[in-house]
Amino acid sequence: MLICRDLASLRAATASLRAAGKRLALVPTMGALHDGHLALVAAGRQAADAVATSIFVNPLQFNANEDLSRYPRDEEGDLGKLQAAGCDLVWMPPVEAMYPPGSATVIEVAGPTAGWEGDARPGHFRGVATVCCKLFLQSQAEVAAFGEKDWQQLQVVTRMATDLDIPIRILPVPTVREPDGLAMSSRNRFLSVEDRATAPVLYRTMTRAASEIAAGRAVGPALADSIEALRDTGFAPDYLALVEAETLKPLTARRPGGPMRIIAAARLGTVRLLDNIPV
Ligand SMILES: Nc1ncnc2c1ncn2[C@@H]1O[C@H](COP(=O)(O)OP(=O)(O)OP(=O)(O)O)[C@@H](O)[C@H]1O
Ligand SMILES: CC(C)(CO)[C@@H](O)C(=O)[O-]
Ligand code: BAL
Repeated sequence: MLICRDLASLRAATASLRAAGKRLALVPTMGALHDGHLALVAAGRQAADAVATSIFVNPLQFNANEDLSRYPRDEEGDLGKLQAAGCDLVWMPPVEAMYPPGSATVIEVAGPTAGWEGDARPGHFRGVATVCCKLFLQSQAEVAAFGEKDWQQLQVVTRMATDLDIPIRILPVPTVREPDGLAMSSRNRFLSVEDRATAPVLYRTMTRAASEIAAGRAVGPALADSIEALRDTGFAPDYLALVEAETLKPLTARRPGGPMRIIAAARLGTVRLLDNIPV
């Protein structure tokens, strides 16, 4: 497994893959890898001939009040897991290589950035879109795998690649869950023992709301009851909503045609949990 820490060596490595006729899949991550990330690597291996994983904790997507400095890092553990998963190349640039002094260009996506995480984390999607655009251009991968766990991010990145005519296919990968239903996330490690026991209630509550709505219950009361149930269990919900799957526009009634999603964000102690499921 090749490890590249500067752009020149990444370009040399991807050029030799292309020269050998190999198609490259990219898996963008911020490290502290778990089985959710490894599912993206497996999906990348299925979709292409070689897989590159990027590990970069992107300062541009954290705002001033957020957890950049305490974001979990585990370089040694990550490299061991990637090697075992059959990853071919790891791109782990230092911040100065990604954003050299004088960097002044950002990518601003409208549409699916509106609301939800866009409201909760001002500037977040500008940082995500900018770094993903750079990663796509740096790697010149043909496929990039993204987890459905970050549903709004997946829609934003797909929109950006389409709008900028970047020749890359965005490959959505289903959310990997713990046996009790909790979506895997690097931040789960910060849950207290008690909060970890409560955490799966988020998925259970969303699942119940989804089946009620699918069975014809009015959307408003189903969502309101779910938010109340989360509060009663000790969550501080930011939102729990029914949306159009691709645009993230809120729905107050079932959509006659086209996919719908329940999306939610809720704090438990200091940890903000995100999840979403289809309806
Ligand atoms: N449980 C999961 N199942 C599938 N994909 C996942 C899962 N968790 C993360 N991913 C995907 O892995 C990629 C990298 O995500 P990231 O490094 O932010 O991990 P994370 O566990 O989501 O961390 P965080 O705690 O910051 O949310 C993203 O495309 C994300 O959607
Ligand atoms: C896509 C990503 C790697 C961009 O920094 C990040 O937002 C993440 O880990 O989901
Ligand atoms: N998983 C999305 C990246 C972030 O929380 O900043």
